[in-house]
Parts: sequence; C-alpha cells; structure tokens
Amino acid sequence: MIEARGLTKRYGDKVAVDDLSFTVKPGTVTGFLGPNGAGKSTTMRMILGLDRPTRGTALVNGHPYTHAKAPLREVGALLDAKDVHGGRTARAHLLSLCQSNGLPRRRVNDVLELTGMSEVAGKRIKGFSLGMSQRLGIAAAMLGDPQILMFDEPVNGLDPEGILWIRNFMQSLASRGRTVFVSSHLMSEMALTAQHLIVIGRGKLLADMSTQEFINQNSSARVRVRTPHAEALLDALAAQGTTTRKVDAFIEIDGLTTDAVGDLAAKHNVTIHELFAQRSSLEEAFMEMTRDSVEYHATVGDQQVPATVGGAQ
Ligand SMILES: Nc1ncnc2c1ncn2[C@@H]1O[C@H](COP(=O)(O)OP(=O)(O)OP(=O)(O)O)[C@@H](O)[C@H]1O
Repeated sequence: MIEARGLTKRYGDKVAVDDLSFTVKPGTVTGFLGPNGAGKSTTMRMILGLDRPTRGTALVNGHPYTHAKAPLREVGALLDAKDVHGGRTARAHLLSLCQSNGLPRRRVNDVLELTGMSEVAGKRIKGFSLGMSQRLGIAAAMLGDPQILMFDEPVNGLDPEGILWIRNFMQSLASRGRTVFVSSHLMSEMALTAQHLIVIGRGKLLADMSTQEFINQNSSARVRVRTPHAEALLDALAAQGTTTRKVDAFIEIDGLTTDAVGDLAAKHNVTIHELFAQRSSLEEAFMEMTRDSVEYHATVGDQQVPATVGGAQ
C-alpha cells in the first residue's frame, strides 16, 4: 500500500505538488492521471524518496521508502526507461542491480523470461528500441519480486503491441494482489487499464475514485433521437425549457433520460426511429475536469485547447 499525506513540493515560487493525500491499494491497477506538468513524476519521486517533500509524507507499507531494509523487494519502479548505461548488455545491467541489492542471480533469468527479453539478453542496451527499453525497465522493477509496482508513463511512445503487452502485464500483476500505480496522460489507455483513478491538476487532487465513478460523475448524460417529426419534437422540448441541438440526423438533448424523451414523443404523437443515451468518454470527462488546470494552452483558430492532452488517443 502507498499513502500520501499532505504531500507538497515547492520549487521556488512554483508549487509542483500541492497538499496531496491519497491511498493506493493492492489488487487493482490505480491510474495516476493529469496533464503534462501536473506533478505526477514529482509525486512518484517523493514516494520513492528521490525528492524530499516540502511538507507532508509519503509512506510505503507504513514507512518512508528510504527506511526500507530491502528496497527492491518492496517497490519496483520504472521512472525513465532510457536512464540506463547503454554500453552494458541487458543481462549485465540486471546482474549489477541484483548484486548491489543483494538479490539472487537467478532472478535475472526469471525477469528476462517474464518480460520476453531472454533472446536479447546478450545485446547492448544502446541498440534497444523504446519498447525493449521499457521491457528492460519493467524487468528491473520486477527483480526483487516486489509487492508494489510504480510505472511512470510506461506506454509513452510505444506501438500498439507494446501498449497491449504492458496493459496486460499490469493487470495480471494486480489480479495477483499486487499494488500497481501507473501514471499517464492518456485517458483512453487508462480507461482500458485502470480500475481506480487518482486525477491531479496543477499539483492538486481533482478526483480519487473508481474509473466508472469518474466517468459517471464527470460526463454529462445526453440523449440522441432520430425522428421524421423533428420540428414537432423540438417544439415540445422547447416548451419545457430543455436544451437541444442538431447533430447530423439527430436531435441531441441535455438533462433528460431516454424514458422521458420517449414519453414526451408519445404524448405529441411523434414517431421515433432511434433513441439512445450517450455518455461522454473518459477522454472528455478528463478534459472537462482538468480544463482549468492545464499549464499550457495552444490556440486553434480562435479557440483555446489544452496543448498537453493532445497525445491521447
Ligand atoms: N527540478 C525541478 N525544478 C523546478 N521545477 C520543476 C522541477 N521538477 C518539476 N518541476 C515543475 O513541477 C511541475 C510538475 O512537474 P512533473 O514533472 O512532476 O509533472 P508531470 O505531471 O509528471 O508532467 P509530465 O507528464 O510532463 O511528466 C512542472 O511545472 C515542472 O515544470
């Protein structure tokens, strides 16, 4: 279990992480979401004792990670996959980690196999693709067979096969009771991977709830209807003050259920050809929630759009 209590980090005038409190529990993949610059990496670094909090505490299994007797057995972390000695082979890199952390050498073969890296174990790291480097980083994180895994943006820049592999890997770890904490700014990816979300913007906690609750709470319910009697239905909706808009062949209606729209149509003898509820995606819910906390905005035409969530698919 990971616990942040009032975690705060200032860099001069800049508050990178602002009074964050949350708990990451075992048995699920917890997504740590926020636009670029929201404070995800800084938070993860503080949990790992690589940055000192200005205020507050971060606990791993009830104590600061810096107090861990066997750190790699407690937490495995992938922060920056390219931050390794490129001249070494994958096997040599993992062996040196084993030696410096007092882990048995047999773990090297175990994690190479686990991450599908056995065939390239003798190759130098500098020739690795980003996907291979990510796998090696994950292999290193798994060396101590830890109960807690932390991955900072593990799917950034990966091809679909690599993304799928990491997603399945994290889910299988969680299903075997491990704590998996993974940061990302890719909403659609987190919707497929994480059961729980911790969302931050400008260092502040915006949401801490299940992925489904997040979508339910942050996406507005809309109903779409297709009818050959559009004018009659629009009049009936306008008469009760309902907001509507035309979207292609549909009328889109805010704030009513499909039942209410169906009943209203029946009352006015309006034939319905299609009627369905539409919820916005996790992507839209995230954009809505973090709209005011995105650091940098790009301009498209005369509209401001968040520049930092453009990578989301
Ligand atoms: N060493 C530092 N000195 C000064 N400012 C910093 C430092 N490290 C981070 N920051 C600032 O703190 C804020 C949070 O950065 P952080 O890297 O934690 O965000 P992030 O959510 O991980 O973003 P990204 O998705 O871009 O990695 C940013 O405004 C960043 O510029």
